[in-house]
Amino acid sequence: NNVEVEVEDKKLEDYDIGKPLGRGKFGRVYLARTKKEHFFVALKTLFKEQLRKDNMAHQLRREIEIQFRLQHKNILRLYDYFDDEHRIFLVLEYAPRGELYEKLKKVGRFDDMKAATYIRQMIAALKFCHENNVIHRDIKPENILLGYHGELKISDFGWSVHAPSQRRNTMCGTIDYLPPEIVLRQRYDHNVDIWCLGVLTYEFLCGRPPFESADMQTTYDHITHVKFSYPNYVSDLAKDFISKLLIFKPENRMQLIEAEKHDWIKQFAITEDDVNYRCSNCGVA
Ligand SMILES: CC(=O)NC[C@@H]1CCN(c2c(Cl)cnc3[nH]c(-c4cn(C)nc4C)nc23)C1
Repeated sequence: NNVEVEVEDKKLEDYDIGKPLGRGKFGRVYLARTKKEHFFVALKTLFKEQLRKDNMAHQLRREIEIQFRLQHKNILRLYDYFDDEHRIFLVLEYAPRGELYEKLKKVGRFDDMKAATYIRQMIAALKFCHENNVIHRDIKPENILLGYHGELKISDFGWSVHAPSQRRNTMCGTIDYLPPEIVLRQRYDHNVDIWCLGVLTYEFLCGRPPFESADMQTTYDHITHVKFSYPNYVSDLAKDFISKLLIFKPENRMQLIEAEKHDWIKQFAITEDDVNYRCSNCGVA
């Protein structure tokens, strides 16, 4: 006899909707809670009409299939999705400590310990993406959220693709993070994320991205000539780490398995077991 497994499909009435958390690119995000389990989520609403107009339906489908499949502690989970007549709803993991971008703007720049601790988690997330043949392509502080313990969560897979690929959609937002091969519209692979890791590390330590300038053309030129300099407060180890990522030829960039063993990470990044060890020692935990 066939046992009917009743998998209850979640729908809007299963949630209490709370305050707006902010706007993603194509809709608003609300804090929400499941009525039954009182489980907090971030409910991202996207308007079908808007998606159709901006020809972004295929991009959303890719975001859903990628984020639904990639389950890692440093990648914001997509738990579920459903739709009604006018809207599509993504049930995302709620990151209680908000956007990393806000933290960076508030303090200006991070010291080696803070920056290396975040970059070590970013390396873990990117390694996992690349092992699953996914390139994120849009690594920047705006797309990073912070979990309950301040752990890093990359979100917004709207631009991620299966490697290797050729970008089709026009870019929106900043070009500061674009690697030369995308600026020059060449074929590219997972090494685009390695370049972005370099740009992200620089921005964590300096409070601004390395190629930033007043106008786009100058930024383009700085990127394609890898033209940037370090403020004098950047440590030698950090400079060595960044300069092995911001390399023009993708195949010459340091790979993630080398990056996680680099002295800058080894010396400055705090790992979970460091935290547990310290807590167990201070007698509080
Ligand atoms: C990185 C990103 O995707 N930002 C766009 C959306 C805005 C809120 N989104 C959240 C998403 Cl998708 C998930 N969790 C979040 N937590 C917060 C948040 C928490 N605090 C205290 N403040 C905020 C803000 N926001 C979210 C994502």
